[in-house]
Amino acid sequence: MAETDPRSRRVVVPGVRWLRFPRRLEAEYRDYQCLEAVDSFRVKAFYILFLYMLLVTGIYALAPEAVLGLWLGTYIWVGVIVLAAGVLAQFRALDRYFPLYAGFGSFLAVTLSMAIPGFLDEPESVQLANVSVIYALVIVYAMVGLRFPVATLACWAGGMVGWFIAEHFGRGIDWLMAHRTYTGVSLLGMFLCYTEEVRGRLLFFNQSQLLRQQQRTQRLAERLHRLSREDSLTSLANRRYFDEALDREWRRCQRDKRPLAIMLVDVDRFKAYNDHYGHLQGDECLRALAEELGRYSRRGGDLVARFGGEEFILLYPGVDETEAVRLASRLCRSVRALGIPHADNPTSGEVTISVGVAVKTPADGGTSLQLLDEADRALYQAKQSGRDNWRLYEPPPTVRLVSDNGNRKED
Ligand SMILES: Nc1nc2c(ncn2[C@@H]2O[C@H](COP(=O)(O)OP(=O)(O)OP(=O)(O)O)[C@@H](O)[C@H]2O)c(=O)[nH]1
Repeated sequence: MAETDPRSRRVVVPGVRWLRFPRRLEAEYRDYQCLEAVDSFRVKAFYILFLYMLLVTGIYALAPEAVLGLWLGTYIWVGVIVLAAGVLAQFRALDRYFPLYAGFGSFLAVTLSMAIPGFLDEPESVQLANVSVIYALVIVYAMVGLRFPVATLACWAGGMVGWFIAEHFGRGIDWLMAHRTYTGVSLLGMFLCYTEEVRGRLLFFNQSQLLRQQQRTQRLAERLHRLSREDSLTSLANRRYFDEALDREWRRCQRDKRPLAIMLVDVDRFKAYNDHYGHLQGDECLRALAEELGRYSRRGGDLVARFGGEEFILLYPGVDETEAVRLASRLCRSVRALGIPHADNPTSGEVTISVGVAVKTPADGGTSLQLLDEADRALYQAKQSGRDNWRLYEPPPTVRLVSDNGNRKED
């Protein structure tokens, strides 16, 4: 509703009528406007030059021969100014100086156009020269792309200096004619330039609001996405993210014919820890362990996640059994080295972990669920054999059975 109600613009878009946004937005607008203007001037400069060529051709056809030299000699300079501005506009490094050189060029062009009539005698020539003033003003206000204050300053200052030159070095200025052309077209040009800038500012404001809204939405979406993958207590990846990663890495290792290792980590006697120190301290302990385990993600593809409760899981694509048991052993030692007191852990008096390790090469068959199951069995064995250690899952040995009729079967 607010956007469609024109009365609300005054509130929603502060400073548009006065051509001045609040400070930060104003700075952004000026940069944006400058780049837009110079971008379009890169092409327009040559179009303006073309228009000037038309004017010069007209002058050549109509001007009395006696003053032809003065005419062409002067207008060549206007052409040179436009050409110079067009060439400068091709250099991107000079983009931010566009208002400066285009404004100064406009000032010079208006000065020259305004001064010429003061050096001519014939009424026809004077009229023709005043037409060129109109040309210059229309181009500066409507085509160069200067902001309203810059265009206004360039045109009025150029007019004043041109008038000064004509008065002091030429025959003076026909004021009636000057008002009909210079003053009238200046006021019209200012009006057009002002309304164009208001329109441009509204457009810019709406675009920047839209962009800010988009950025906010994007940030929110990224945050939600991160939260949906993160465990809130430990900030490690959560179970859902782990399941996706396991599936992805399983298929990747299958394609690359590489092994995939996982380690299931369980905190020893954590119920007793909670009972003794309280649940909040238990949370603290899980956070400390998570931080330590997090250091064991070394390469892209490695993942450390909270599997649930006091269980963590580590995923290592491309890691074989030798490397996996080496990592598991280091993991147990690192947790022990943390030295978190656990009064009800009879073996060490400190928090320890048990680790179940399983390694499979997906290209040899099986599923990722089997891999998980094997890690779980290995963890069970680690617990059974006294905790604070690791076990690698070993498939049960193949037993050869011989049936009554003498055929061999494999189990
Ligand atoms: N503080 C805290 N405790 C948790 C959290 N999640 C699970 N637990 C506790 O972890 C304990 C796990 O206990 P059990 O599964 O019996 O195992 P355990 O006592 O560690 O014994 P073993 O695994 O056999 O060494 C339970 O008491 C849970 O309440 C949690 O987020 N914070």
